[in-house]
Amino acid sequence: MADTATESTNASAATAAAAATNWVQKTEDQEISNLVDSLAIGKDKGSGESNPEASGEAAEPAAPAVNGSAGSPPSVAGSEEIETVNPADASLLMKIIRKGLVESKLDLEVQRKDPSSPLHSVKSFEALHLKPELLQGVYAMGFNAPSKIQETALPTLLADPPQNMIAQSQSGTGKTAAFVLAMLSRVDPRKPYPQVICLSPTYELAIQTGEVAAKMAKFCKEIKLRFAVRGEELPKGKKITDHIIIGTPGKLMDWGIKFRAFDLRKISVFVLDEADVMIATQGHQDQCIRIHKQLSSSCQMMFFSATYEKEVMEFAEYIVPNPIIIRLAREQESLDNIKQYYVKCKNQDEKYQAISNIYGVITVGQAIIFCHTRKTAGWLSGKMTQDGHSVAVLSGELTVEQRLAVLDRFRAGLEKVLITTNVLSRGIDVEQVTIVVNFDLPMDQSGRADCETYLHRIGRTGRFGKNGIAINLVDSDHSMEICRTIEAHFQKKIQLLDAENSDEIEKIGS
Ligand SMILES: Nc1ncnc2c1ncn2[C@@H]1O[C@H](COP(=O)(O)OP(=O)(O)OP(=O)(O)O)[C@@H](O)[C@H]1O
Repeated sequence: MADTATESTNASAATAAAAATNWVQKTEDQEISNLVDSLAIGKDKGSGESNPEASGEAAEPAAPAVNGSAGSPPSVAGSEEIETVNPADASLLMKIIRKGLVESKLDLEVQRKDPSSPLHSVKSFEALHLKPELLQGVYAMGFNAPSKIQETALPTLLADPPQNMIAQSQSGTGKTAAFVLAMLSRVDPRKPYPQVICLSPTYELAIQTGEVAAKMAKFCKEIKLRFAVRGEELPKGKKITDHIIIGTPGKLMDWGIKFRAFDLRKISVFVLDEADVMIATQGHQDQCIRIHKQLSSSCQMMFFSATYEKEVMEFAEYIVPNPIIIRLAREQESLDNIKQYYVKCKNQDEKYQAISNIYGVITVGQAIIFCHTRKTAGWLSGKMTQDGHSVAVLSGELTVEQRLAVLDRFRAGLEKVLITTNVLSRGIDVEQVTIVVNFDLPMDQSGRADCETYLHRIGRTGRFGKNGIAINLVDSDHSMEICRTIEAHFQKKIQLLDAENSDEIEKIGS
């Protein structure tokens, strides 16, 4: 009897505890969703993953189809939708295709919330007084001197007492290397538990960061790294003894909060990488906030982003109290060396004819042609191939590996023409591209001119400042209006291209 009574007391205590936990959980959920709402993050990004742990395959919001045409190939699912860039895929692609550090001529901007905190910069890795094995690892990676952002970020990230940091600079400027170095130097390998966690938006991005960490820690054999990503499982009740965990928010939340496989309060460094991609990925910001809530107030927070939009900064300021903020503005593309034209066409077939004519008059190096939809891209590549051109197609249905293969071939000059959708709106710095054709003019989801995308497609930075040609194919009043809006926005003439000025083009193109 007594046993039964105890059991039932235990059972009702357990029910009460469960109810209380549910209640706490509900309140927390509410609190977090209110916070997420008030930060207005993750709204209308059009890039959410349905499964937050998924690899970030392109999620394409429904949009009205454009450019249907007679004689087009049968529609593949999703091929008539305007393709959008998936930030996680774009970021991964950039990381992989980049050959080395992206240098910038612009000045670093530093903002200190606490003016009493020390700030200095270094010109060498020795000046950071790293552990010798770590310094050896840095040199073994071929880094001779800190990059511009590292010069200022590293002394702050390594300072004692630890300083919180928000750092923003474009992809390729050395952010990952900076925080990985800080993570490795903060670990005490004698303590057999996680001390550092690094959150990345996707499986692939986490693996990329882990690879950098493993390379840099090559001579620090006693430091143990672990990935918290899909496919990695923990035996029930297992406690993690590795020092650094790099993973996606969902998995890290499971391990840290649900399974209590490590103690989040013992984390001394919290890194949030690719924050702009993170908040563009549905569900991730709440998970980051949940993890963040469990950390101790002495935990050093490091927050990195390639962009500096309002939502990113609001999220940053929530996650990172009293930060030092460093910013390296992006070198802006310009249209200065670009001759811009438009060609009037009646329909898609005439647009194709225009491209054929352009090929007739220009000695083209390599060309990129932008279309709105996969369907148009597929149709165009079929026609061009039939006419004997060697063309490559890069669109949203390809995996990241396939995209890389296409880009590699194009860079190697194996194909002269790359036909793509918006999956490639920025950042492919192929020096030999002399001509960019907008088969469809860039517009946003509401059909308005998308001037920023136009600039990213056509413009060049100082590094690739050679002459170029942009040709816009205009086949309706609406696309003419977009063309005019773009012209007015940049205050750069977009000339009509017809038989009369084709000679001029020939001169530029050769
Ligand atoms: N100090 C350095 N000297 C030489 N190369 C460096 C240095 N720091 C980083 N690199 C190299 O430059 C490239 C870009 O660095 P890193 O990945 O750290 O930049 P990032 O700003 O984090 O870019 P992303 O946002 O895409 O991750 C990498 O190939 C890296 O190995």
